[in-house]
Amino acid sequence: MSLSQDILFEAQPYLIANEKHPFVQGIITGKLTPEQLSYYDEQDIAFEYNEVGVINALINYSTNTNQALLFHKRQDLQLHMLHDWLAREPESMPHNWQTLKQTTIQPINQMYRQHMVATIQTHSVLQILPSFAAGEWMYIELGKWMRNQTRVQEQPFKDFLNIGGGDFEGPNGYIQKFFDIIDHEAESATKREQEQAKQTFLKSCLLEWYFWDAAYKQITWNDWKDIALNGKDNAML
Ligand SMILES: Cc1ncc(C[n+]2csc(CCO)c2C)c(N)n1
Repeated sequence: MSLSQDILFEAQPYLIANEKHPFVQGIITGKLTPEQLSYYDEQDIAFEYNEVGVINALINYSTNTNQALLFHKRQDLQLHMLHDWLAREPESMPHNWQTLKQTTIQPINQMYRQHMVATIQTHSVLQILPSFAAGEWMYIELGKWMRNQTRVQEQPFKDFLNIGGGDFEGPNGYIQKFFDIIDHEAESATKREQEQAKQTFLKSCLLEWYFWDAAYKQITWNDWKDIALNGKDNAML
């Protein structure tokens, strides 16, 4: 079994847990509040900016030119997606490059971002790529699953997680290419390095669930502070 097959086998329960999360269910039923949606929007765009740094590292530590070109192409797509995203819904949510840089990164987002950037110091594509590829894989799989669900046809729910196809899915999509790279790099890695790469992928899958959860509950540092300093009920965390 290749490392990517092993990883995907172990990632299945995480996929199912993500499918079951009330935020993901809320996308299907259209039952998310504007506050839950805008928390997600703001935190996620900041999350994707963090990915720009991770993709830069992948370009930097590529082990051959084809890898570097692939990651470079992915980076181009990332920056164009972010550009389009910033241009969307400017009245309801005034976000631009500047306000985005000042956005407070809330607890789970911070944990997930740091989990990803912490891999950069390994200087190893095998360690960095799974941290990033997991989120993309999760969204693509959720998108595929969504296509079999009877879902609300109103915006913004209609197009939420409606990613699939295009550049990401299928034998020539980014996800497959990322798994091919992971398997290629695994060939010259030790068992321990392979295990580390797998655990990094699974940790990202787990943090995907917590990212939905944080948006569903709109968890902020203020909630953390209230609980620690004012003894508020911590059941919500
Ligand atoms: C929590 C969270 N995890 C992963 C991604 C990354 N992501 C998922 S799908 C996709 C490409 C198509 O939009 C990207 C970059 C995200 N945005 N938010």
